[in-house]
Amino acid sequence: MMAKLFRAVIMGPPGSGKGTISERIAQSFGLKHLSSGDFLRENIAANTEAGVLAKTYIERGLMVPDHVMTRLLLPRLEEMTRHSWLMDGFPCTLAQAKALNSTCDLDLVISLNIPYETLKDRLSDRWIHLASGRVYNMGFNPPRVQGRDDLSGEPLIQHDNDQPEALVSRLRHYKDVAKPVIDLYKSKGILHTFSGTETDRIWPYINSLLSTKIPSRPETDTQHIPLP
Ligand SMILES: Nc1nc2c(ncn2[C@@H]2O[C@H](COP(=O)(O)OP(=O)(O)OP(=O)(O)O)[C@@H](O)[C@H]2O)c(=O)[nH]1
Ligand SMILES: Nc1ccn([C@@H]2O[C@H](COP(=O)(O)O)[C@@H](O)[C@H]2O)c(=O)n1
Repeated sequence: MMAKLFRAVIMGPPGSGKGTISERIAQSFGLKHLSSGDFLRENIAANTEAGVLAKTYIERGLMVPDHVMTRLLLPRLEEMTRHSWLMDGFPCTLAQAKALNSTCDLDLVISLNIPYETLKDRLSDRWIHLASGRVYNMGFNPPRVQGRDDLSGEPLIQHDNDQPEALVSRLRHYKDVAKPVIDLYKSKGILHTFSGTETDRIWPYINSLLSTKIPSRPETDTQHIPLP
């Protein structure tokens, strides 16, 4: 008999550590880490119709409209019939959450609640490898060679909208759009909120929660894969 699939979402403001924690969950529990940001980047790189459209928003530091996100992501999630997954970065609006709801039943939603000052410090120190989406932080997880991606050796960049001037409006926007999504998942009884300033301190709580729901696995290979 096939084991029941586990489907989870991780939410949180920019810089809250969704990507970082998703990688740990993928590694410890074998869930596939599906990143909406990675998927957008792949579509942009492949010059798909949706990718070209999405690029015009991302370049201006704007959110990609709901209808583009749902058209891109839902068919891919529907194809994931054999794997448990953790979605990072989607849904981020109520319209996206309702659309996801009509596609599948989620088992769990993790919401990260991180103070503004912490987000500001982390993001102003975040360096990104644009092609892969791999992230570094000069204090927390620095690259092996300064300014270079560990795997490709290519240069790392910083986003203008990670700087404090842009962060205030991004966070305000996140709070506005995320509140009804959080309320929806709370009302379904699947929301688990974790607060703190350090990923390493939050992680044991997330690990314990997931251990009660999914068997952990000893392998060390990461399951961060692009959507099919
Ligand atoms: N100093 C410090 N940096 C951290 C910690 N956890 C994550 N980071 C860094 O903070 C930055 C943001 O983490 P991400 O995992 O990219 O956060 P995210 O929520 O996926 O961010 P978005 O993709 O913007 O939504 C990265 O540079 C991480 O390396 C931590 O506990 N301490
Ligand atoms: N639901 C979403 C998710 C992401 N975006 C856009 O993609 C950019 C990169 O996402 P990361 O998760 O890798 O930071 C993000 O800045 C948004 O512009 C989106 O619009 N909607």
